[in-house]
Amino acid sequence: MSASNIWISDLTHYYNKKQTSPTLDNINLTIPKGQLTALIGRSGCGKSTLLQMLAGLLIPTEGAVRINGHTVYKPNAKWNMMFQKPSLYPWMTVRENAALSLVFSGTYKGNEERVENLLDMVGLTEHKDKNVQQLSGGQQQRVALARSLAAEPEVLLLDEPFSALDAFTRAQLQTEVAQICHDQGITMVLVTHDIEEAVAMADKVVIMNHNPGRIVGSLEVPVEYPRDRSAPKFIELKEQLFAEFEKIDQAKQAELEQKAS
Ligand SMILES: Nc1ncnc2c1ncn2[C@@H]1O[C@H](COP(=O)(O)OP(=O)(O)OP(=O)(O)O)[C@@H](O)[C@H]1O
Repeated sequence: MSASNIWISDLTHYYNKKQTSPTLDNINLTIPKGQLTALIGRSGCGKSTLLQMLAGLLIPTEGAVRINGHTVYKPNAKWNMMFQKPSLYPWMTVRENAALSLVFSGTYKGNEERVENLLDMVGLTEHKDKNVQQLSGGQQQRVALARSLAAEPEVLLLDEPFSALDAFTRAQLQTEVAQICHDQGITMVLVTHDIEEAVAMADKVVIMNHNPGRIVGSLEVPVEYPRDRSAPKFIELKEQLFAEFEKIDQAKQAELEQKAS
């Protein structure tokens, strides 16, 4: 499977003409093939807006997103999105849900084994014939992951996909998804509020600021998978990211106070 490079160049976005400052302001970012980049920032800084632009669901007012050199202007089956809620078909079984993209593209016949293998890979071997409503939230998110992987995506866009799960399931899925997607060479972008999640999963964490939404910092996470969260390096990186985040936040607060006075 060939992964994709993503280029975001001079991207600015206004949701409407009355806005005094843009939702996203002059975003420039390159996301390398087969790597996971996390976008982290306070609520409202434009993370989901940017992700929707990578998915081709929203077109920027200025600038562009390019994937493998092609400008993104509409959704593509090779660029898959995973949301907080897995949006499965409740009347179907686990297998049927996982096979959906292949059924829709008319390629399920002959690829049944791929779906079986993916369900094994995400730990759903015993649940394949169950109705998805019989599964827990974490298991449903695993079905959504298998469904995404069945389409052999080049890019996987993750919008806070684990935030509705309990802490234990969340940590387990963070580790597994990062590992599985790396093994398959998929380029990933993760939107999160969670510093630990970013350090657990990402090769690079990009920090965004709000009003206007800008990239204001970044941190490389040069740690092998699976990552040991109790390792000194992991804790150090988490603290470093937290400190960077706090510094940026305080500067923003001071700027807002100065504007108000
Ligand atoms: N469809 C829309 N029309 C107008 N404004 C919007 C729309 N969607 C989002 N916004 C605004 O754009 C800004 C950025 O929203 P966005 O959802 O991208 O932020 P976010 O960083 O993902 O936030 P959160 O972490 O809370 O999900 C917010 O001020 C939001 O109110």
